[in-house]
Amino acid sequence: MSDTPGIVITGASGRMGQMLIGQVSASDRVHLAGAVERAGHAWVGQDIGVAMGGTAVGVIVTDNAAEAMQDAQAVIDFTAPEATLAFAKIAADAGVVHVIGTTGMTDAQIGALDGPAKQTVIVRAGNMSLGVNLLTQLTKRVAAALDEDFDIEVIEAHHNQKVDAPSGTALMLGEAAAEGRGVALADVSDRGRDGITGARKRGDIGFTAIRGGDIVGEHDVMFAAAGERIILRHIASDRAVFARGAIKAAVWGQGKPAGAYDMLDVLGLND
Ligand SMILES: NC(=O)C1=CN([C@@H]2O[C@H](COP(=O)(O)OP(=O)(O)OC[C@H]3O[C@@H](n4cnc5c(N)ncnc54)[C@H](O)[C@@H]3O)[C@@H](O)[C@H]2O)C=CC1
Ligand SMILES: O=C(O)C1=N[C@H](C(=O)O)C[C@H](O)C1
Repeated sequence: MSDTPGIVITGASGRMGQMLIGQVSASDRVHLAGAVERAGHAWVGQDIGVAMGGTAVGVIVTDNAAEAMQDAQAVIDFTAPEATLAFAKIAADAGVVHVIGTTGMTDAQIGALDGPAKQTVIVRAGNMSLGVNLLTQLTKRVAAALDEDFDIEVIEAHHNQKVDAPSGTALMLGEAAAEGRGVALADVSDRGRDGITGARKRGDIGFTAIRGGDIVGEHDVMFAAAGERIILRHIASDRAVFARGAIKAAVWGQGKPAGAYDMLDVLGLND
């Protein structure tokens, strides 16, 4: 058995699940220790390599997450909010690092991770790419440098199967902009304009979500004033950027004290 950290992938058949299986299997820093899908899924009981259309790799897809995590060092979880909460308890009991990419969690659901984070390392981020995490820091700086003459708008675009809006990344960027301005995002957030909305409120941070085709993930932060605009942009054209970040987080978390971390901690970008 390899002496690199063993990684369990939840939501193994999903867009990110399959990308992660491929990236973990190809990595020399980690090895694939398990693959989890929801009960009743057609892949449960099959070798993950075969289920993905290739050759057997010796890892059978299971719906028993506790069993899968028993001999692993980390679980990488890009699934859905309720599933992620359940996996957090299981990962905490097993003492494995829990890397959470799942978005669309409510504040209450995020708060419910506090308990598991007392027992194990949780790294959670709405976007695991280096580029977006750097962009959050740039957004904070630009927002701090400009006053409310500049209207801040966050515009995101994703594929037509995405179920949550605004995206987790858009919310990270909105939080960064609000932090730069020294305000709470909850007090200035303007989401879902429709109908006679009235003029834009000074100081608001607006969000717009585009859904279409196979767009992987695109985010603009616009600072618009009379006579000029600044636009900070990130385009993800390959889900591998998210998978690479998640694997980095799983390795980084080994031996760290229990607690809640994000990708800025992993990438050393916290200021
Ligand atoms: N933080 C980041 O960098 C990124 C986050 N995401 C987020 O990751 C999540 C998943 O995205 P996709 O892969 O595109 O979705 P998807 O719908 O393709 O995959 C989700 C998978 O989770 C599985 N699942 C759901 N409940 C489960 C349970 N109880 N047990 C085991 N498996 C379960 C589903 O069967 C499915 O295979 C979304 O919340 C998305 O926004 C996606 C890309 C990057
Ligand atoms: O659902 C996706 O696909 C993505 N989700 C994340 C988000 O909500 O920001 C990250 C990335 O943009 C892709």
